Amino acid sequence: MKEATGVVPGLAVILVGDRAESATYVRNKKKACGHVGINSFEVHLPANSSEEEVLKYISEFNADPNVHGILVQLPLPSHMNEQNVLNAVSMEKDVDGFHPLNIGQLAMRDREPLFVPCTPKGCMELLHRYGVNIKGKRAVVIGRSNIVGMPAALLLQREDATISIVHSRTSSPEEITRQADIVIAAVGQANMLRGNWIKPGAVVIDVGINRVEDPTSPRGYKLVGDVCYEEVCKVASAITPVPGGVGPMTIAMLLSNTLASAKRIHNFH
Ligand SMILES: NC(=O)C1=CN([C@@H]2O[C@H](COP(=O)(O)OP(=O)(O)OC[C@H]3O[C@@H](n4cnc5c(N)ncnc54)[C@H](OP(=O)(O)O)[C@@H]3O)[C@@H](O)[C@H]2O)C=CC1
Ligand SMILES: Nc1nc(=O)c2c([nH]1)NC[C@@H]1CN(c3ccc(C(=O)N[C@@H](CCC(=O)O)C(=O)O)cc3)C=[N+]21
Repeated sequence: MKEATGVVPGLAVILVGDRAESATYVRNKKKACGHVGINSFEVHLPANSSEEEVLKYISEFNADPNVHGILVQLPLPSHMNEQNVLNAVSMEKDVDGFHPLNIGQLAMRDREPLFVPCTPKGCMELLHRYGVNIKGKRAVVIGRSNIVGMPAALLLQREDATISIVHSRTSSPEEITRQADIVIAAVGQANMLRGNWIKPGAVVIDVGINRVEDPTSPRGYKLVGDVCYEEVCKVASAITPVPGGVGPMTIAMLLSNTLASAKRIHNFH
């Protein structure tokens, strides 16, 4: 983009606290920006910072013409009000798609949000790229969080799937899941979906990232999904691995949203 227009897209990431996973994700995002020529701006605040401090950085980035995307890494420390913080990000720079106005547009018919949340968008991109039919199919999303499950279900519905959402209070989750042509698992429970939860030939997207002990690994743990890969790969027609599946797609969608934002702000098409 720079060669053609002189504009370099910019992504600002705000990280509060020292959660090891969050630091890894932020590092990966920064590295990916470097690969594709997106400027990254990072603010790392201590866990005991005040909400006002976070809001101050957000308003600086909202006003900064070199910044086209703002991401506040979640979860925030418990003394902060996540809703206040996410509301403060300008919806024009909300590359995470977490602003209530963007989510609201996603839920409404015949409306287009400026940004779609990266992880669910990455799941849809995988379905599209692998030629999976969505229209008229039964899709089950397991998990209903604001950042993954709920927007994933909305996206599937926008593409004419018939959706069911399974959550922690659902009775007979395996029976409901077995009816699905497309399954998106975003729960946070290692290996929860067993082979007998899946209809033969179904397409399975595993969003979960769970650490389980692994004495053979130098780190002492390994990453596994919410889906028992060994069992389900024998039943499903397609399945995403963990790691190396939805995670890298999330980062790719973040870069794509940031580029789209820079183009929109500068009126390039
Ligand atoms: N690959 C990627 O890019 C990303 C991966 N993740 C991973 O995805 C997973 C989910 O993340 P996130 O959505 O943020 O998690 P949350 O903890 O916010 O949400 C989990 C959801 O799963 C539901 N749930 C929990 N236990 C069960 C159960 N036993 N049966 C059925 N439903 C259950 C909860 O139900 P209820 O609403 O009733 O509490 C909730 O809706 C995690 O492993 C996370 O690390 C997350 C973001 C990005
Ligand atoms: N504001 C905000 N936006 C997010 O998008 C957001 C967030 N907060 N908080 C946490 C979750 C989680 N998330 C991941 C991104 C990449 C990988 C990823 O690259 N995973 C690699 C493995 C990385 C590793 O080794 O740990 C893989 O699956 O192959 C994982 C998870 C984004 N999230």
